[in-house]
Amino acid sequence: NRIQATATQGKSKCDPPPVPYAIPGLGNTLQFAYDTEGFLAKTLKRFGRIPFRLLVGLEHIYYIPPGGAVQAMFRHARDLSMKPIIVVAMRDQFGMRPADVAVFERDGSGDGAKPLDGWDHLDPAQRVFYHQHRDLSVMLNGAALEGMAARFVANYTARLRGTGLVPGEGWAELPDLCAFLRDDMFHAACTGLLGERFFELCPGFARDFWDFDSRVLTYLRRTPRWMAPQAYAVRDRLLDSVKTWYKHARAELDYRDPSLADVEYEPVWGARLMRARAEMFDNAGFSLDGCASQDLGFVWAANANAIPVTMWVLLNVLLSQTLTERVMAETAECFDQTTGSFDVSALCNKPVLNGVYLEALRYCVATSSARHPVADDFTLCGWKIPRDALMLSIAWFGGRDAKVWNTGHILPNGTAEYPVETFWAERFLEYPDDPASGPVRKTDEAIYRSAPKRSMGDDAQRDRTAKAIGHSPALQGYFYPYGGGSRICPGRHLAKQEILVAVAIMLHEFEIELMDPVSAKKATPDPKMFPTGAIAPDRKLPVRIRRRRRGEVKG
Ligand code: HEM
Repeated sequence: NRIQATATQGKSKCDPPPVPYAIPGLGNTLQFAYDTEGFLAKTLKRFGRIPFRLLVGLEHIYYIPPGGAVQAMFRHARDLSMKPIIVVAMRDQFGMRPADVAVFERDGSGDGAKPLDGWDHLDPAQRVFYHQHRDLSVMLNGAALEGMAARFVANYTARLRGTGLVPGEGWAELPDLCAFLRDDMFHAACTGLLGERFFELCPGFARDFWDFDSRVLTYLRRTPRWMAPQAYAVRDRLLDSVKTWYKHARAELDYRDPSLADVEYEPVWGARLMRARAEMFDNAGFSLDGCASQDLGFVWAANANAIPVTMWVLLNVLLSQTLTERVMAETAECFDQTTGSFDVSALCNKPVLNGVYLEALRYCVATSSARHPVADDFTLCGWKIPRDALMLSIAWFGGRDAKVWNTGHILPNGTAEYPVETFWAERFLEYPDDPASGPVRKTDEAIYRSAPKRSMGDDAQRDRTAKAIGHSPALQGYFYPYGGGSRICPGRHLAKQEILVAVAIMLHEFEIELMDPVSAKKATPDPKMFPTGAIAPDRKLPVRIRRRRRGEVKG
């Protein structure tokens, strides 16, 4: 009742209510840091749709719940900044040194083309947020995006065809499907971004990268170096590797060379985006160490989410024989026998594969969107949020709001067929002949009580009538794995293409059998990794695998 009363007052500009805690000095710190998922789920249930305030360390965090509040946060881009959170990520996660952090600190001009009020005086070269934002939006879209996706297809196919882990003929046993997928995808994606010399220069990078990724919470909790020497040693090695690549690229090729202006990719710097970033970092005054922290951050953003999402798509396709056949059938239509490769844009329109991809995002993504008000009198849906305070929202909870999502038919015992905590490959698919289909829960409960209304016909025929619905007004504020507003993930189109292509290539190159399907079915996102982004399965997935003969799958 007290919360309800506060909510009403909220309409007249009230402070978001605090979340009670037992020990005054500690506030909500321990629960937030060590039981983030359980604690936030419980607190969201208690506070409903209103923002609430946590005391973590000595700072307040304003948690923004799914629904209208998140939508409002994404809409208010001009009044909200990501600067403080970027500084924290650069310093704590990517080991940026104080002199380079200062380059970020001195830029308060915002990320729009026009500097924020009072910031016209800043040297345009030092507008690092604006330049980064612009370069990422331009160079992860359009022709540059097409080139990156095509390179990924070529690189990933070549890696799988050349892998020594699966012999020419016959079955091989692999201890973990995720590791197999992860290593080649990472190699293919990084080569497409950083150029084909990268792994020659930095042979240990992939191994160190996933070790680093598994320790992200150690860095973000600001664990002292003496308590986690290995975690920091791994990070140091990664930063050294990126510096080695930088030094080599600088020595080999001048990024200002006018003949490179329209070249989307060359082997030394890799994608044009990497040259643009190097130039921008130099102009702004970052040191070589600073460049390395920035680009380690970029490589992490580009892989640490996309690859776990791919694991969930592939696992769930493999868990069902029918689904494997349906995905094989629709992807075969996108396979060009003459080039031996996939048509990426055709793949991106295939409903079943898209539906599984969207469900994987909903199911495993726990990315954070963080913003800070840049004005003194900022309000969000009537709630006062102080200047510079941290507003935080984690995509996971909107994706698991049982009031919003379709959970399938109601079983005779009264429970939902596919609760939000489970992976339902067809959740996002809308079939014209099935009113109970589609991702959004409909108000008329009777729809879910009656037997499925499906016309007869084979799966492939029926799938052609389906649509994968990733955007709908009812999902706004509940489905935001890529964040939202003007700071929405700039790599989302590339991510989708890589994920769909990787699954299609795996299925067409290999026959894969899960060796312990019972255990594989029980896999869940590893709770220890919450909320570090897309979360990989909590267990190893041993498989038997063998190459398909060329021409076995017809296009
Ligand atoms: C499934 C895969 C991915 C997910 C779930 C994801 C999610 C996100 C989210 C939630 C944000 C923050 C947005 C916000 O605050 O509202 C973000 C930012 C970012 N993402 Fe992604 N991302 C993915 C893949 C990628 C890829 C493939 C790239 C690059 C090739 C990329 C590059 C970035 C960058 C550079 C930022 C920071 C942008 C900025 O500073 O404004 N992401 N991503």
